[in-house]
Amino acid sequence: MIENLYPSFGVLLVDDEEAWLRSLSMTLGLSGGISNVMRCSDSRQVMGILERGEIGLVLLDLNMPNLSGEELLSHIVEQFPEIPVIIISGLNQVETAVECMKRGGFDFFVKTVEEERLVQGVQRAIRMIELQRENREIQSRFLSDRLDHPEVFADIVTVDPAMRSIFRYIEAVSKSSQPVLITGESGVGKELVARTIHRLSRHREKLVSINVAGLDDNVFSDTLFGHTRGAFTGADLPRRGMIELAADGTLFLDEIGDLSIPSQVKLLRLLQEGEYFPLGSDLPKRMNARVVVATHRDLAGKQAGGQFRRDLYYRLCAHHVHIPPLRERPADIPVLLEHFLEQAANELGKKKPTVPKELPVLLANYPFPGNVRELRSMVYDAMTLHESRMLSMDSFKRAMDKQGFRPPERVSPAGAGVFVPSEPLPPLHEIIDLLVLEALQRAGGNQSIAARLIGVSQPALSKRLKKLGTREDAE
Ligand SMILES: Nc1ncnc2c1ncn2[C@@H]1O[C@H](COP(=O)(O)OP(=O)(O)OP(=O)(O)O)[C@@H](O)[C@H]1O
Repeated sequence: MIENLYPSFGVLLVDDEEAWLRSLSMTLGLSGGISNVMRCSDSRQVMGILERGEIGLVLLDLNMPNLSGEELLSHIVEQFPEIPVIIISGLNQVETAVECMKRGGFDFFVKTVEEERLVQGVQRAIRMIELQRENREIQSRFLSDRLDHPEVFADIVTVDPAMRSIFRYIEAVSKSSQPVLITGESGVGKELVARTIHRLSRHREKLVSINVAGLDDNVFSDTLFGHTRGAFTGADLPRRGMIELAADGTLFLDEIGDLSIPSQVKLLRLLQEGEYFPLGSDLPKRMNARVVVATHRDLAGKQAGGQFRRDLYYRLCAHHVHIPPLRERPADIPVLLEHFLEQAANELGKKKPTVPKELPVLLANYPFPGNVRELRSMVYDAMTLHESRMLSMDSFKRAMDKQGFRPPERVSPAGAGVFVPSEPLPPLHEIIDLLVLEALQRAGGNQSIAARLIGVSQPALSKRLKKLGTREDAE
């Protein structure tokens, strides 16, 4: 197994005392989970190491022969301003350390200080660097509109530009070790997105999902942290918690908006310290998994109302993916309809039916309170009952009826209000061209769906498009 190094960039420790370097790198690994550490005992070699581009953070002792820490700091600040430097000084050098801070040092610690504070300082610096790097990555992706791994998103069927932006954001934050919060109404595809984040991350080993809604605090702790034998009455055997089972993978906590306040406190501590205690144990264990959480609740509102801890909310939303409801991405409806029809036909061993041209229009008018899950189950219900060549709209109408939805009397793509009475009517060919282009846009460029939306055959639509192209060329 290849070791999953944390963080993704190197942390360089510089000191002439080999023994101290060894002890510090062990402490960073054991208490801070920081494993991507390099050591250098000759200050003259540091600039050469930084040239190689693997280092993101430097811990620098002030007191060294040859090139002193102070001199080295000036070189690093000048040539590698993006690399923060944490100064480690002796008790008698505090004034020099303060001077170093003025010259661009990121933080400073006295060498004899308790190790815990030093480890926390390094963790803080790592978190800041990660967020800065991710912000840069997000900016560059938004400008370029490119996906490095389009294949990972294949399960998420969409033609919506907002969803494409979400994909780019997901790619940008996928390598981070910070938590990701996924929000959106029920059935929009939050779990699907969580799986995608997992596949893209460097925590690829395992995805462990837990629905935390309705878990009381004891069950939550036992599920996540596990217990030792005899931890409580009935604990006859030790149990490994889900954090341990997730190992280097992803821990997905669904319905996080329904977590009890005492469990929220425990989750916050886990995220802050990266450590937890199995019930009945005094020995802390380290969490190596990446945490992804999801909810259909309005967490900001819950936080304002005091039902969700503010500190946990801010900790969780460092990376926030919000998936819009299906009614806000209408172009996805016909594409998803096609996708689920194909899927259902394959699973049920039936031929894919012909879709009545009114169906996409009926669906486009429906608000889909249950989002994609609702559309999927409508299609599967219809396909289960389906027998003839043409798909019946009855089961769709029944499902909408159950939700209290009344379709408009006349379902027509060209509704009232298209023409302004005071203005002359446009020529027929212009109306047809506009209709064809609108359908094509709503179908995300898919000609067969566009043809169905306006009730013509695909060859007829394609002929029209060719004509349109020739006319535009001639103009
Ligand atoms: N864009 C999509 N493409 C294909 N299938 C989708 C898409 N979005 C959602 N689905 C499907 O819809 C169903 C519901 O998705 P999912 O369980 O991810 O929703 P959710 O937001 O997690 O719901 P809940 O809040 O109720 O847990 C699943 O069968 C999923 O595969």
